[in-house]
Amino acid sequence: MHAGELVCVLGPNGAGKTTLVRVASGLLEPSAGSVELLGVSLTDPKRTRGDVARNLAVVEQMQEHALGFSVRDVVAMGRAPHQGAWMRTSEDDARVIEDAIVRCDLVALADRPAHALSGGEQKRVAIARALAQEPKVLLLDEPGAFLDVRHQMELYELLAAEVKERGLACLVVMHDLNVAAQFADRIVLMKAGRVVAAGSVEAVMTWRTLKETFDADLYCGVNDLTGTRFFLPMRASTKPSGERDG
Ligand SMILES: Nc1ncnc2c1ncn2[C@@H]1O[C@H](COP(=O)(O)OP(=O)(O)OP(=O)(O)O)[C@@H](O)[C@H]1O
Repeated sequence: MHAGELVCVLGPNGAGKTTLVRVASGLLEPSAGSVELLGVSLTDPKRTRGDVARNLAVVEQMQEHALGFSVRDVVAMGRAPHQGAWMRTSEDDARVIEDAIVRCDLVALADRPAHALSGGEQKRVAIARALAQEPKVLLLDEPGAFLDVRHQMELYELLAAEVKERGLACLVVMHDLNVAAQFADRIVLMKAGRVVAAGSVEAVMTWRTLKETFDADLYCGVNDLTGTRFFLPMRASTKPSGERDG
């Protein structure tokens, strides 16, 4: 992944997308190969947990916030890697925390207990905590799951802005082909633990490659308003007569 790049990883259930995120974030050891963060291996003895946490944030698929913490408390936890042993919140920390709360549309919820929020709201809290971490690399596993359509689009607008304005390197595992086609700088398609194809939306999100990846027939069109590709699933009885790209 490169700075200033939004990479969307797509593939059928069980393809290995979550495994990829867990390996890339150091939660799982790779059976082969290695993971480098800013040019240094994650397993390099010189690396400390704090050093990794200052540069890499992960939003996992399932979010359950511990009892007894408000939304603001949880978002503030994202600052921990930047704080000294006394964990004192500096003015800069407070500004970053409030900024993440605003950017994730959590102002009205900031004093509520985080564990008692809806699934989508808890997801936004986890994303705000990851942003408060001010990482250089952000990995998100299905961040749009549980989000309503407005919050889903706002989330991807926010990620795209972080990528462009702050040079974040962002990898998102997702299932929504249409959202991926609108936001991704690079698409990675996975199947059975392997990368089937990787490249631009135009190069990778074709009828043939998507059929090979998902074993599903999709109508592939181009949105007149935006010029971006869109995809409609078709019933098995609707036999495609051939390539339908664009
Ligand atoms: N802890 C584990 N131990 C053994 N096998 C696992 C473990 N976690 C996942 N797997 C297997 O590895 C494969 C890839 O799983 P993974 O969760 O990475 O898929 P995914 O692409 O994220 O799927 P989904 O879209 O359903 O979330 C699956 O066959 C899964 O059953």
